[in-house]
Amino acid sequence: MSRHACPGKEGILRCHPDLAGRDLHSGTLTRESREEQARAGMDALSSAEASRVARLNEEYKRRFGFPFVICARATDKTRILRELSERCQNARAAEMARGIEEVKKICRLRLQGLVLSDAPNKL
Ligand SMILES: NC(=O)N[C@H]1NC(=O)NC1=O
Repeated sequence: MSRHACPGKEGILRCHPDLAGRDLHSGTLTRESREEQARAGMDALSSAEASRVARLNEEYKRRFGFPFVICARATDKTRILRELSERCQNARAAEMARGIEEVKKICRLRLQGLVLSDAPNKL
């Protein structure tokens, strides 16, 4: 992923649904995303928190042109809210690189889950 030119990296980041976004509330998230976001408590936000996340997600996308991405399984609601606010202030290049690193963490944990699960037909 790190070798992709910008269009590739932006495309990868744009594949990810917003945190606590409409997909989570409409039930159109993938099982993996739903579980990851729920585990971080993103499905149990107060109305004030939900409004703040929605506003910051839109601000982030408006500023960078791709969504805020974080590996929700590696963190929690409080830290996600803080990082979303803080990372809005970063430079675009820095956020593209950080987003790709977060995607790598998400992929690594998903693959570990597949390999370590006792699913009959793993791959
Ligand atoms: N926007 C975003 O980070 N979404 C992803 N993060 C995660 O851990 N699961 C997702 O759906």
